[in-house]
Amino acid sequence: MNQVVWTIAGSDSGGGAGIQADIKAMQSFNVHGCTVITALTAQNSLGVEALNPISTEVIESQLLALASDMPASVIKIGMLANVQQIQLISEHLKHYKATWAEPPLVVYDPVAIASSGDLLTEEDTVSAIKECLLPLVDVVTPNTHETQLLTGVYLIGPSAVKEAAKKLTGYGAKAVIIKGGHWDYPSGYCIDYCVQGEQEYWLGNEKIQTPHSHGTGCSMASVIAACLTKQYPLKDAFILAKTYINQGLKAAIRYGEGIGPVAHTCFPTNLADYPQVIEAGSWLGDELDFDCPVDFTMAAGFAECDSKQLGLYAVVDTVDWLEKCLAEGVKTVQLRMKNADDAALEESIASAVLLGQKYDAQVYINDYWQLAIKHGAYGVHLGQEDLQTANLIAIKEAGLRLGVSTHGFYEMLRAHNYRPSYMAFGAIYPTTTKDMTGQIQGLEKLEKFVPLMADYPTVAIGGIDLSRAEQVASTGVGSVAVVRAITEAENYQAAIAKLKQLVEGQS
Ligand SMILES: Cc1ncc(COP(=O)(O)OP(=O)(O)O)c(N)n1
Ligand SMILES: Cc1nc(C(=O)O)sc1CCOP(=O)(O)O
Ligand SMILES: [Mg+2]
Repeated sequence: MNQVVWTIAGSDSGGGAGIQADIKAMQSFNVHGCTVITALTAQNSLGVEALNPISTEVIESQLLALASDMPASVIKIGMLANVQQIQLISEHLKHYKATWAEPPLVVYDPVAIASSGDLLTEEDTVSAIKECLLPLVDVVTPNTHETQLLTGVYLIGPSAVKEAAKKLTGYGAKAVIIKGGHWDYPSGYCIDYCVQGEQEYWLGNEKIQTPHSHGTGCSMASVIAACLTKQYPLKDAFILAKTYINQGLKAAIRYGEGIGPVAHTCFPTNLADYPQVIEAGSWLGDELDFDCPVDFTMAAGFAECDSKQLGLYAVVDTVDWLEKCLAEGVKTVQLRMKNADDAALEESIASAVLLGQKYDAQVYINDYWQLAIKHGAYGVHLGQEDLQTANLIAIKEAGLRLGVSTHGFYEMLRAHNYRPSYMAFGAIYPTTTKDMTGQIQGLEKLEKFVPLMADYPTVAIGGIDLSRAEQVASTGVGSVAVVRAITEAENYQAAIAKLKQLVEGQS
């Protein structure tokens, strides 16, 4: 995908919002921002003094110039000043989506405020947005005020937020992010909501106390657009955009006499700026009345691994392979058996635990946490889907280590809620061992994950072989987990020796 993003929005002469904010936010994420200006506002930190809509002819000439030479992978839309603009832009979007070889994604951040009052209070504007624009929008990002104007739903609590989002998807938007910056529920917190198909995500953090928040809406939508351009899934774009805003609010300063702009900084690298993924069973989840699955047992803070550097980590599906790896000196191993019958499974897990003791190594059991507890394994490895169903309290009380799989920023922060014993990042490269479609992270993201989770032992997995192990290890990740690089090697002993050398620095 190309790295060009367009912003179709109004100019803010004060430099804090609109086109000016969009370009700065896009630049922070290293994508190229192009502009189509819809209105020239005369504004400063004290307010909007004038709004001068650009004619549809001039808007169209900007669109044509860009479309003929610099098509966008994502188009971000902000202030649209009248019905004619909404209609024109919708026509062009429809054409791009129907004819471009790579149809663009559309992120729409509705802008309500104008000098004369409210752009979204005029009946015909709202109707045009609903009828022409929203059916073409992939992600719409209203704040609470804009949500209320577009849907008529007054956001008195989490169920009203969901109801409003449902209305917006009913108008045709594929995904909705409702920003809770103006919403004080629970008191002192800023909660945002995202729904995409069947999936929904809530993020929250304590409100950052600053008056200087001008341009947060435009900037957040622009970061979402930039991250989508870089192929982040929406849930990760949502996390990064909220974090970027938190970071910018903390660094914001005043330039005029009134409200200063949110600061534009860089890709967020400080864990303290990241929001919490809100889940059933957490304090914020209870405040928001989340339904807890039956039998859900929240637990956090699992036994520590003996070392922060887990080194070469062999993931294998038989006891035979487990012993071969242990005999070659691999100290971290996982028994990952799929489709075994009950008797074979229990016998294998019991044998694996004994082998771990014999070779003084750390044996993790994948999925089967009850048998892992029963036979006294060193630890268990669970996936994201297991976190709501496994008895985490039992695992913790039995003193087993807990390793958790993560695929991207959202899952990483979700896993962080449980304070596991180690954090696994995957799939770094494509793999044939398991279907990881849409979840390939690459080295660039791994380089971001590792320092953020520096308090944990970290593991990289997925498609890692002899030719890639060194560059993976150079990210600072403490362990490299492999399946085929060992089990499909021509000479597995030589492969283990070489992998150990690359990952653990031994000769
Ligand atoms: C070290 C390590 N990382 C990730 C995984 C994947 O675990 P999970 O998400 O539970 O998927 P399955 O392995 O059960 O298919 C792992 N096993 N080990
Ligand atoms: C089991 C597994 N889990 C992954 C994840 O990303 O969670 S990738 C993966 C397969 C790793 O196998 P190989 O080393 O043969 O590519
Ligand atoms: Mg599993």
